[in-house]
Amino acid sequence: MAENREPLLQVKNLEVTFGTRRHPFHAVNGVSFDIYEGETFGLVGESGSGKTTIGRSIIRINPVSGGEIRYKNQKISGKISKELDRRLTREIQMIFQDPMASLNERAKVDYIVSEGLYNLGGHLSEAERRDKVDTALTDVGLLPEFASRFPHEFSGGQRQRIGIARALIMQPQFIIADEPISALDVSIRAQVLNLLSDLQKKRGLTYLFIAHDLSVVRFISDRIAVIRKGVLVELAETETLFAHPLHPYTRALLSAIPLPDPQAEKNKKLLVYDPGMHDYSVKKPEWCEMEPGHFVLANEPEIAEYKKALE
Ligand SMILES: Nc1ncnc2c1ncn2[C@@H]1O[C@H](COP(=O)(O)OP(=O)(O)OP(=O)(O)O)[C@@H](O)[C@H]1O
Repeated sequence: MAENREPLLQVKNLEVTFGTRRHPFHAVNGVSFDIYEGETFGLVGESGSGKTTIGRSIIRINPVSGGEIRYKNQKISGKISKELDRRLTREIQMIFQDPMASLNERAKVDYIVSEGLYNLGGHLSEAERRDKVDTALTDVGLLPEFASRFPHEFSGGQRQRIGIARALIMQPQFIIADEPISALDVSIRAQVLNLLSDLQKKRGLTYLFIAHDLSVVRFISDRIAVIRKGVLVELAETETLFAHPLHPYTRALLSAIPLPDPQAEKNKKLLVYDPGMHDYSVKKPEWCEMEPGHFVLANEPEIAEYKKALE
């Protein structure tokens, strides 16, 4: 069970604030979760809820305003050494939503896929580099000869495969897939999901899978966190979340019922259910030892109601 393992990635009380000091905008507000090696952790919420911001904070594009992010038990938010930075550049990769926008139109696939290797420095002969590109393209189901073509010569699904090859060539351990299929034709979405799933099995990858649609993450995730307006409102194993969605927002995402008022999230506590012990506890919302279990943000009357639902 995951409880006995060290988390690969820990997000603790993460806060990301944009805007000015006088007019701050809290895009991420005290979010905590752990991701274990080999799992797929789904992060779900409607547009603007802060999902991409969390992903970008993990790859250190967005500055973190509060809390911390740890990878392999080492702090990676804030100032880090050059050596750690190089290691993270290799080990943590991101796959982006829009394969039309995320590939450089003027570069050949060969360059696009191996660009990260140039950035890492170190010596690699031309033959070695070509060999790595061929392997990465083959691994995502593309032909090695595609290396000499330009992105516009490919379909959306093929372009997303190029994006995946670009991440894979770095031999990452942790991949953030930010809405990797939402810009694709419905007919090819399953193929790309299956590819990600197969790659995970073959390479022992760990995924943070971001989506606005619960049905997409259901297929691929072991656990799912639901985020609303920068606040994590529920976290549970996938089957549990679908069988017993507790938070009104989770239920709203699962059906077409009206969304609850986000102001109502204030002053709530975290009800934590441990399925192993079949036991409950109530913690402060910023509590961050997010081991597997079922978490839901709740006020006192809801706590009683949710406890009943869990029984
Ligand atoms: N660099 C930035 N400067 C100012 N505001 C930002 C910045 N990046 C994101 N935001 C704001 O933070 C909020 C969260 O954005 P984010 O992109 O993380 O949401 P999301 O859940 O990923 O939504 P989407 O699926 O639409 O990308 C949004 O209101 C967005 O406008």
